[in-house]
Amino acid sequence: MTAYWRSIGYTYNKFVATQASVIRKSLKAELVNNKVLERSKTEVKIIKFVNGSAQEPPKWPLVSNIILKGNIQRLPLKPQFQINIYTQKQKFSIYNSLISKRQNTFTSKNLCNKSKNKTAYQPTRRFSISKKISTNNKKDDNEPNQSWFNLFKNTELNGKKQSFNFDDYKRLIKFIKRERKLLLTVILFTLIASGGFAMQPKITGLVLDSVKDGLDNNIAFSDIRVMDMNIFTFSLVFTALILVCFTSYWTRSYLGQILGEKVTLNIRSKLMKSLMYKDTMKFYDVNKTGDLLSRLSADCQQVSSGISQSITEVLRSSMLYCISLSMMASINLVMTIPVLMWSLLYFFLVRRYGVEQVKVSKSLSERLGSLGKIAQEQLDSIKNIKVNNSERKELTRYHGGLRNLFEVVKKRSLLETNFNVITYLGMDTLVIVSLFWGAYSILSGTGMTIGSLAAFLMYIEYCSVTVQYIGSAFSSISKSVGSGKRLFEILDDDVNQTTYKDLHMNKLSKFDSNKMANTIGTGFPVEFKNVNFSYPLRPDNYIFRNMSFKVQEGSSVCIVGPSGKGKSTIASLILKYYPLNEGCIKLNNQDISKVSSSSLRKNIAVVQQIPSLITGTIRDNVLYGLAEKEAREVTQEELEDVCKKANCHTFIQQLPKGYMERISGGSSDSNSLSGGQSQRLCIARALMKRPKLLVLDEATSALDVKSEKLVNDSLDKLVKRRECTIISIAHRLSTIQRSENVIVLNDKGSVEEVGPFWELYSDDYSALSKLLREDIGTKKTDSDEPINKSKNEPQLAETEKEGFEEEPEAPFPDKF
Ligand SMILES: Nc1ncnc2c1ncn2[C@@H]1O[C@H](COP(=O)(O)OP(=O)(O)OP(=O)(O)O)[C@@H](O)[C@H]1O
Repeated sequence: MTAYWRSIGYTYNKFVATQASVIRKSLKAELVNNKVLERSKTEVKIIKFVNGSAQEPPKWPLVSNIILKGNIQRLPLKPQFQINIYTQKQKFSIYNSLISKRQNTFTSKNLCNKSKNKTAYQPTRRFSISKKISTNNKKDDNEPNQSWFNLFKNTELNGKKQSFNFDDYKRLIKFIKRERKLLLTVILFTLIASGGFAMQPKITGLVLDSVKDGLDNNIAFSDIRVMDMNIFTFSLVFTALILVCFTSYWTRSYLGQILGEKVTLNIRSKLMKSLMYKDTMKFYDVNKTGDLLSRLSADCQQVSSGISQSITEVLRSSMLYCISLSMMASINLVMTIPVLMWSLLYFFLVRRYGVEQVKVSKSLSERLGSLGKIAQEQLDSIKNIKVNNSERKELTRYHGGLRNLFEVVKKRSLLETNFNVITYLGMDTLVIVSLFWGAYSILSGTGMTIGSLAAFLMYIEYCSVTVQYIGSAFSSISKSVGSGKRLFEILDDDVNQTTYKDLHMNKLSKFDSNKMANTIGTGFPVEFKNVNFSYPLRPDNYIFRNMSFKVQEGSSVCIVGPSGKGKSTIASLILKYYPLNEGCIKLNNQDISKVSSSSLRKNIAVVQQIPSLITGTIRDNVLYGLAEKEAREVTQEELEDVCKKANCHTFIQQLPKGYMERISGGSSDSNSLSGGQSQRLCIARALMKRPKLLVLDEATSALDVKSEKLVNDSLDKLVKRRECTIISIAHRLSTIQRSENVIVLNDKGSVEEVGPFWELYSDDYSALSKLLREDIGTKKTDSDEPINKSKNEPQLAETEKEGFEEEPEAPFPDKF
């Protein structure tokens, strides 16, 4: 290929798998280096952008999203650009050469000199690639405000290169936008307070000079005049000034804190919205709960204080500093020069310190996040730890995290101590120099008075304090930029937020639950068509290859297969938790990738193997799948009917407050119900939703035989009326045999066999029989229920006749 290097190389390690998947998905089979990409499981990859050559006109589709180290760059590649992903072998040499030439790579001279194909892309100025790309790209509000150059500037090489970026800070400032009025009020009072305080040394100096004058000229105290005012009148004016200052200071401090808290709330709410609306599970696979909690708490707090308190602090201190400096200059210009020089040197130090602070702060947040993740994992599985006597092991692990954290804390303490000591040393030196210089000036009669020297020294103190405040405000800002980067990682991962965003932008249509005109009212037909899928975390590990099957509307089908071969993944894909690599899934004859997730999920109910409940009453839990308005309209009778179907009415009645009994959220470990009870509540919740498709992922695994039979009978009735399609994922023979059809998955990630249960079961050579013998380990003779050919129909009838005392057979509610 005769193409040229056009752009950058950079490393990334965290999101490499995701990126590779996104790129491969976008370029599909047409990517020239697809094989290379398939093979490479590298930690470090180089991406280069080249312009397509005349001999090889590019024919690739646009690459819409490339995730770069947590930042999303929407990069509609122009046709002349192509992505190459280099192999492990090639990458280090390329990488090294890129790093050494990095600065040069971006100069227009370099780019133009290297370009032989003048008709192709012609950069005319520095960083023109980024310009070109951004002008071709309609700017999105959610898009990070980063040019390619900024991105390059901030490239992290194993976390070593990171700098304070004003773009990031500008982005942080946007968080305060909603509180503009409050901010302006705080600024106003800050200015009043600072102005008043700045006048105090000057006034003190004047009073001292007047007193000295009175002493020298033998004037009575009551006759002393300051600023053409009697000393008593002057003291009243001075007191009034101090009162105004303190009132303003109080107002500014109080409102400043309220502002900080409001900003924290706003940020948290924005983050939570972003977390709630993430459309796919990809983000949650990468980012674990403990870490996200740390971002929601510590990082939000840091960002808030960085942007709200620091703004007012910087403003107050800068104003006080400027007034102090000009007052000092008016007293003695020459003596002010060292103060000014020291301040300049100090600001240079602050800047350097800020860069270090960003690094340390981000690393601190990350380590705190990891520690939170470990703690969360450990507390979540406390029973598991105890049963395995692993307390010591887990403590060691936690201590490892603590040690990691301590390393960074030590670094930060050293940095802060050095900085503080340098500050004090510098300012105290200035005070001593000024004191002696001033004393010399007074005695040599150069116009300096005791009062003005006192005022000068007080102003040095002011300068010292304000410069320090500015330093610590800058440090807080730097920390907040570090924490902000972690927040942006959450906000920027919104590429898949189809639920509200794409729907509003009319990119996706609404799922039509009545599409099949002649079979309205039945369950949905489901079709998997040549589905290829690998999880974003493991893009090279294909779970499905050319997986195809159909499920008739209103039928029940059971998916069986060896463990870990993708049965639960089918449920995740139907719910659009992950995008497909290739192929399509049709539900009710609509490609689910083209419809919004929320409208799709409204019609589907899923019962997972591990039940998950919410904090609230039993009633809240059963109605959780309904919209608020629908939930309010459900009568107690309807609620009880559904609970009877799910065989949970009896145990609910036995609870002290029945349906109004409060339970905690989470799994059965934490919600004060048994596993079976929690599972039955989840089944009731699913039935309450009146789904057109019900997915049961080992949904009855925690139930005893009797309860399972009752629940299955209820589900069978649904199928009999064809009002709901049921896809069960099961290992138990009793569940498998109740399904009309069985889909057997094989080891290769596709369908091995499909057919009516009895047909497959009675054939000793069928994959199902083999699986039951070998994998599931259930023999035909030792199943939990005897099986006979006419099982489905007659047995159901028998169960109906039998009835169960505790759960009398109630007529099915109309809605089913
Ligand atoms: N979020 C994920 N990221 C990466 N790989 C995953 C993820 N979830 C599951 N897998 C992998 O996908 C494969 C299929 O998992 P799945 O849970 O669908 O299997 P299964 O057939 O339901 O297993 P079982 O019968 O044991 O419940 C497994 O190899 C698993 O390790």
